[in-house]
Amino acid sequence: MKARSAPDWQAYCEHRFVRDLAAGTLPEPAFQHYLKQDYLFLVQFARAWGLAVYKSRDLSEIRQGLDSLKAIVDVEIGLHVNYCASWGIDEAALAKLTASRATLAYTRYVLDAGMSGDLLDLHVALAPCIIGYGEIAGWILRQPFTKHEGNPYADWIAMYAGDEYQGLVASELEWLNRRLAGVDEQRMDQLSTVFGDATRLEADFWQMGLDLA
Ligand SMILES: Cc1ncc(CN)c(N)n1
Repeated sequence: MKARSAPDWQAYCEHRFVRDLAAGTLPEPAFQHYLKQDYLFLVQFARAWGLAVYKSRDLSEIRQGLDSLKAIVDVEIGLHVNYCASWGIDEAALAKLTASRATLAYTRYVLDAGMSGDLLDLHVALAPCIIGYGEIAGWILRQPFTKHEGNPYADWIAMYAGDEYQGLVASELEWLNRRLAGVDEQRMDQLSTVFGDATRLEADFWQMGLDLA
């Protein structure tokens, strides 16, 4: 699916927002805007994993959805809350933020893919989010222009490059590759469209941070 969406995948993973974040030159208002919107995004994505639990057919799928839901609620959102607290924004203020169009478009797209389709549709719609950030963190660590010492975004990079997040990526990849091995060409086309749409919505999310839109 990544190969079928190659230009969009690259535009997402190597977006200027990512490059500037890696170099530590991303303007703080762009990161703040992104991170506040990402808080709203993660709340909706926690719901999407709740939907994955509902759409599960057996206990192992329920556990997988539950683990991902807990990772968002216990780990990922925690990073956002800590960054925002350091800027004087508490959780109550975060919950009152207005969602940007990019946030609404992406989160509602994924929830709709899951509600109108089955568990595989939902996982494919979530894949650019989970797998993409895992790849992006690895890519950042390998770039010669990445600022490792004194980068204001080091905590963000460390979380997505860390073992806990990379472990989630590996188990998601394993599950997806196993399920996709059994689908026919027509279904693969359908799913690739969902994957490509979600990838482009991810790139729009970075752009929203740069545009402060
Ligand atoms: C928009 C977006 N995409 C992906 C992730 C990583 N789970 C995130 N936190 N935010």
